[in-house]
Amino acid sequence: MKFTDRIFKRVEPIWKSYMDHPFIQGLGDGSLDEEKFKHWLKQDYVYLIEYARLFSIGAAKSPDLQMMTTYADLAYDTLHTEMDLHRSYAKQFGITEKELEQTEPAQTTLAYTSYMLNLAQQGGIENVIAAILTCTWSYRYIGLKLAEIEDSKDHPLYGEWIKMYASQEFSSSKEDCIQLMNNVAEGKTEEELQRLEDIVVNTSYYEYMFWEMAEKLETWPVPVK
Ligand SMILES: Cc1ncc(C[n+]2csc(CCO)c2C)c(N)n1
Repeated sequence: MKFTDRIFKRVEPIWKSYMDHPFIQGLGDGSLDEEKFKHWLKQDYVYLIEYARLFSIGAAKSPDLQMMTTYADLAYDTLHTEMDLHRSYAKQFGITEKELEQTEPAQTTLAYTSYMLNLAQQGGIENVIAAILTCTWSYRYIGLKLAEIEDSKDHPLYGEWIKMYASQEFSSSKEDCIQLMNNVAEGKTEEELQRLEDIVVNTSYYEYMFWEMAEKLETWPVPVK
């Protein structure tokens, strides 16, 4: 059994719960409140900036050229393809790129990105890929499931979101990440594998919290700005 098969077994119940989350259900049936989507969009934009940094740390820590190229390509895809989707949605909502970029991260956004960046900076390349895996893989999982819902891809607002995350392009990002995870898992002790698996479980919880943050329009408890 591949290491990622074992990981999937452990995180599947958490990922399944995403599909019952009101934010995801609203994306799928088109009933999602625009304010909630805008909140997700802005928070996700600043999240993706840190995420691209994570891929860049992966490139810097790569032991060979092939791995370095994969990480650099993933950073490129995030900064261009994925963030272009966000910029185009922002334009539709009259949100400027500067506004997007200057979004103050909510507590969940900051906690999630800080957790991943801390792991990536303190450890080796295995920490980087373990921190990244849930993000790319779970969006593909959600995208495919939402695409199965009749007419979901034709929704005037959320259709593009579903098409993007269900796309072939994102499938190859996911496959690259799965392969990177299985490559670095080779030769690791059971204790080391457990620790990596726990990172994927924690980021799976953070993904749930990110949906919850958008659904509840979460910001800091005492706004001072
Ligand atoms: C909170 C959050 N988690 C996951 C993704 C999805 N995602 C981030 S990077 C990447 C692969 C290459 O761009 C994918 C699919 C997101 N947007 N926001």
